[in-house]
Amino acid sequence: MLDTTLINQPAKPVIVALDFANAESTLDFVQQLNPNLCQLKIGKELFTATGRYLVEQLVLQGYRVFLDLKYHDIPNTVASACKVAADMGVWMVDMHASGGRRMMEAAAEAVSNCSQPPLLIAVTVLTSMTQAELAETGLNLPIEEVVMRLAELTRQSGLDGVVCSAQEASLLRQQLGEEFLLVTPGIRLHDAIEDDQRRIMAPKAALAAGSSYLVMGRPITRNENPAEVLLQINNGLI
Ligand SMILES: O=c1ccn([C@@H]2O[C@H](COP(=O)(O)O)[C@@H](O)[C@H]2O)c(=O)[nH]1
Repeated sequence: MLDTTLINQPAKPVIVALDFANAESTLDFVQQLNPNLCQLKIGKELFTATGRYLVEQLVLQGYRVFLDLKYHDIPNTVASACKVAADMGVWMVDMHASGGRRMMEAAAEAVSNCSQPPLLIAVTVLTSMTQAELAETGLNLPIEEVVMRLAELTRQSGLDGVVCSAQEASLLRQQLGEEFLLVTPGIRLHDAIEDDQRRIMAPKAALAAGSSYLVMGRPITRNENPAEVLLQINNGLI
């Protein structure tokens, strides 16, 4: 049964990345949370394992769900996929900005007539990437410049925001204004535990730099008390 009391509550700063292998362990974990604490993200691993079933379960529980499948394909394919995502009731969907203007415009057009269009955002440069790794792909420009160019292209294409590192948030906030969403993974409670992330920042600093939403997986899902960490972030303590 859809919990309609939660639908009009303002979104919280954290989007918890549910990087689990199956529905059972995900639902076990989610029992420790509630939709007033955070939003949820379903990415490639969990979606591949569970498909739309789990997305719809979590939407029915009253959660805003970010479907993080990072679409990157020809315009028609991405637009059609975004429409299906909208039908599932997701709150946010993403694609790679490097798919280009026509791809992003087609996606925006495809969801524009939906009764509840999801927020559409585009990944700039993955937060796991370093300057040297970006250069290996043939892009010999400073990361901030690539992120800025892709963010500007995303805005011009009619999307709601970008995925970037919090390290680029203050620059993008200055250039792109207050309304444009900056969704920032690579958030770490302690500098020493970066895992595979490379462009990281702490929650409080990221929000101060202009992040709209913090995407946090392991620092929450591997914590002994996930709800307590979320409360501390919501109260501006960490
Ligand atoms: O540039 C990006 C884009 C997406 N992600 C996703 O965010 C989470 C981060 O998880 P952590 O455990 O907090 O590192 C994960 O689901 C990624 O797929 C990203 O990290 N960087």
